[in-house]
Amino acid sequence: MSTVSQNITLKTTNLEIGYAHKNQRKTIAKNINIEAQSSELIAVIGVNGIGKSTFLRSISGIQEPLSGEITIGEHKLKELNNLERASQIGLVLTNQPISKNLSVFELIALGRQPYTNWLGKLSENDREKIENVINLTSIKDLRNRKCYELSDGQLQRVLIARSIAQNTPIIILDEPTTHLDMYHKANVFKLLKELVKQTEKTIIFASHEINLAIQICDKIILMHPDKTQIDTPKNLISKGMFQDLFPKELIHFDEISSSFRIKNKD
Ligand SMILES: Nc1ncnc2c1ncn2[C@@H]1O[C@H](COP(=O)(O)OP(=O)(O)OP(=O)(O)O)[C@@H](O)[C@H]1O
Repeated sequence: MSTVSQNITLKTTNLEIGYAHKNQRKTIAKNINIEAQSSELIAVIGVNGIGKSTFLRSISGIQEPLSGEITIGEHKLKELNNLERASQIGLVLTNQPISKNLSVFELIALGRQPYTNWLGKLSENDREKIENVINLTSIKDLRNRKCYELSDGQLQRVLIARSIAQNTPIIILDEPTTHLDMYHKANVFKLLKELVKQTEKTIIFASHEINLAIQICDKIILMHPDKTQIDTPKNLISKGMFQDLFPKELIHFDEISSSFRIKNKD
């Protein structure tokens, strides 16, 4: 495999995602044609059950698409072996089992696994990279703590740090702000935004925080029942794409404030 350039792009061509059990085939979304560039923070938005996690698992290579193609830079995703994939895509899943007995440093060090020998021995270079990531994600004070001592918000930063330590051009996160309060949600969004700027990575994450995504993300992948599309928040707003995301009787999209509002009774 050739060296990956900084401008690596994740591209899907006529992608159809879903589930195939024996003879049964369940399509969750199809005709997905998206392109992601380096230095882009991209949120995947859509109602519960629309297929955000299925999409993220498919573009991560841990779930086979029903049809279509996923390309990482020059390479077809399906042609990469596990190690090659792990050097291209860092994945942070919600409720991923992690060993909370590890210290923060040790957990982040696991991100270096694609580069260490089979014993997992860290080189000087690995240690340096881990220290850089600890600085970058502002978790110096957590460095020697055990993971079971962390709050949800702190653990989320540590998991993001681990994915940065993996040093992949693409990072995929499934709902990284679940269980966080409003301040810590905004904090994680800001961290992700800073990381794409500083590291030129592509970060794609599923979120229900549409108002925050509109304010902070470079692009949004909007999953509708009949169409999945990618565009800047501004373009999606001007195309009226958020208007019919939810049933209208309770909440509506207010174009002036670029946010969803609860409808008052009268
Ligand atoms: N293993 C599976 N086999 C068959 N169908 C599944 C499987 N896992 C999920 N689904 C279905 O796929 C659809 C999409 O689920 P998915 O979890 O991707 O949606 P989501 O947008 O991430 O939802 P949420 O916002 O609630 O997390 C749902 O209808 C779900 O029931």
